[in-house]
Amino acid sequence: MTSPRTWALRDCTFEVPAGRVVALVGANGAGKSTLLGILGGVLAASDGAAEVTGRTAIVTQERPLYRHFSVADTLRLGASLNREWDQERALRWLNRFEVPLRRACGRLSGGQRAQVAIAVALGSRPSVLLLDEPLTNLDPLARRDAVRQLLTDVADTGLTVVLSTHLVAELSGVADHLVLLSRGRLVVDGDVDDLLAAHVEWIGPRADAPPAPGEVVHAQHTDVQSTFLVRSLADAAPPPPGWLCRQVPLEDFVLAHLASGRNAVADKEKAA
Ligand SMILES: Nc1ncnc2c1ncn2[C@@H]1O[C@H](COP(=O)(O)OP(=O)(O)OP(=O)(O)O)[C@@H](O)[C@H]1O
Repeated sequence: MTSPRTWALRDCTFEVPAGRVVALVGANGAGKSTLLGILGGVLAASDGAAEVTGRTAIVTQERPLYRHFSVADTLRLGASLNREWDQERALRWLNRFEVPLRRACGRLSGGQRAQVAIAVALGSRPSVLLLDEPLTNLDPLARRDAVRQLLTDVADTGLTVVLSTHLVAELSGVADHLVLLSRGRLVVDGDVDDLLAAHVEWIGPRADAPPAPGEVVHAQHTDVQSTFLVRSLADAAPPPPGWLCRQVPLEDFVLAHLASGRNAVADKEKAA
């Protein structure tokens, strides 16, 4: 929350089972960093509460590192500040991404600084790793490797990862739980497979409504074609002529919900 009049987060209640990779998605200013800060214990909620089982480690967008400390010194600092410390795990991460241990943090690239911050976070042996867009600065190959390595950690150690990201095209096969915020409100929360199974996308000739029942989450029209994302629990009937009914890809699902969340919250604010 930012002031009694401006809420950074509200109506935001959800639960995530341990050992999942949670994608936290939302437009700029949606409240992702605020939520991660509260979960990580670096921000106090002025109302409501967050409960996390086990220790958290948070990697923020700022990645505060001492400029004059070498990477190795930074790990030594991590070891002295944390009650539990896994030096081998931190070193493994840095070696994997060829981060020079003797170089001062102030002379590292943005991506390398992100890797140091992640290594320190992993060294502290968290149960829940909170990542506030730290992968954005990594090159595509390093990003893919980092994600794969994190998924291995999730499988091997039961680590839970909450990852805030704008890279929705890269979520498929990574996130198994989705939390979507719009202007500080929770608009989607659930298991990715369940969410996708409960929606279909209708594509067909320009129309005001889809050709089958269901709650329209988002509609998009050109002069000749309409696309509807529909929440539908019924088995889809065979599509009428000219219509295509398909399972929606995760990226399209997220983008449609972002757009509909923006419209719904704007309507709510107008009505208030
Ligand atoms: N220190 C602060 N003081 C006042 N308002 C703030 C502060 N930090 C964030 N906010 C406001 O709180 C809201 C949520 O911000 P937050 O940083 O959590 O969003 P975000 O989803 O992480 O955005 P982004 O994708 O741009 O990083 C925004 O309206 C923002 O302007």
